[in-house]
Amino acid sequence: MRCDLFCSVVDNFGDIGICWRLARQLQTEYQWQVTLWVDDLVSFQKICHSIKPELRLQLQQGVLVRHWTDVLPELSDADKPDLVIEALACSIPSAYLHWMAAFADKPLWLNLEYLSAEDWVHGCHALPSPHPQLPLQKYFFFPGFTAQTGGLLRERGLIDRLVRIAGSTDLQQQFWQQAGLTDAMEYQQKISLFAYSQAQISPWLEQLANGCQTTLLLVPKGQLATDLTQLFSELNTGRFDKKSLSIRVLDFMPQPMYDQLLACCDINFVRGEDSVIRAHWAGRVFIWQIYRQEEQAHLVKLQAFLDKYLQHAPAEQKVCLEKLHMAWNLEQDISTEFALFNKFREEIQIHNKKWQEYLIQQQDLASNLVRFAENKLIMSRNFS
Ligand SMILES: Cc1cn([C@H]2C[C@H](O)[C@@H](COP(=O)(O)OP(=O)(O)O[C@H]3O[C@@H](C)[C@H](O)[C@@H](O)[C@H]3O)O2)c(=O)[nH]c1=O
Repeated sequence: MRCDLFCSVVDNFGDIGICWRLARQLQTEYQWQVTLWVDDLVSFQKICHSIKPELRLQLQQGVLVRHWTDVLPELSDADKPDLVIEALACSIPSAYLHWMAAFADKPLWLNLEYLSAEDWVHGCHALPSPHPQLPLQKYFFFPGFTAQTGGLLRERGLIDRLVRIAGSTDLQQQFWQQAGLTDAMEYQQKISLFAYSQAQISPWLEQLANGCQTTLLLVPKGQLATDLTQLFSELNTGRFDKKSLSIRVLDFMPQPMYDQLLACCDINFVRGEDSVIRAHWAGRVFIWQIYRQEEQAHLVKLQAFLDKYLQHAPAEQKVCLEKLHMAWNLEQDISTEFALFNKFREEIQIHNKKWQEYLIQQQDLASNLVRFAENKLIMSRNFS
């Protein structure tokens, strides 16, 4: 199978994060030949350090990466893929669509949508949509948390690898060494903090500084790290210490290493669409800041997620997690909610394990996508 996967980096790292993960999985687990078209190689390089932004074409971990610019390369019949994936609301160039439409045996065209826990997704997943002018039709493919959706990205063997790390001090020590955080094991709790801006973060940091446990707080470079540097100028050096709290600013890690970080931390603050799912697989407790949308549409999506995630959680934990998530997403002070969350941490961890077990009973996104594509292609070839 040959697949062209189109990715436009709108902002942040979710678009490329998801596409890169999917591309590698299709290649390594299904031996598909994947060409990943990406319009921003500089962002890509942050999560895959070997990317060379100046190259038009490069092979990375078995995936052909093509810099997607306004000028389309010459395409011949030999370049025809079996499947074209238009990821996360990007638009395939019209010249490319005309090229696809000219084949008698047309490639299958999928629109990989954004993640949502809302129930309307069930009715839209896998629906066809004819192109208004060209003899082409695309299918909507929705990721999601239920068996009526396309599922979630989850590589083969991932959970076992993460469970091994989470259960082994030796592996954790190795990870911290590799990450250049040689003193990490000395801290009683480690928190990864990947979030958008947080206007009222100071009281919570103060709470951690005055806590009876020592805390290592790890913040990747970006807006939040810049905001924290405004609060604590010492962070310019990459480190700020106050009583029980030590804050470190980290360079972005390659994706597999970020997975390990999540498995080695006690609490993970995650954001957007991809890191939140990685936090699920890492099995530690997490707090999610959803990507903001106009007219607060994201809060509806957040509530839909919380409803599913907490459906079988004990009432007190449900209230605690809902309040904490709402406060964090509204950029309010979370210190009261966080104190309660810490009190329930073990129980929440147990609940998360059950939620994870429910999710891993379902097929993952790549296998659903492969099955869907193969069935559709077999059907269309039998009929033509
Ligand atoms: C912090 C860190 C992240 N990552 C990866 C994990 C993810 O693949 C990616 C971050 O993506 P997300 O978690 O989705 O958060 P994000 O905020 O960067 O991306 C967002 O982009 C918007 C355009 C989308 O619409 C949002 O839904 C969202 O996906 O970066 C690393 O590989 N190394 C790191 O050190």
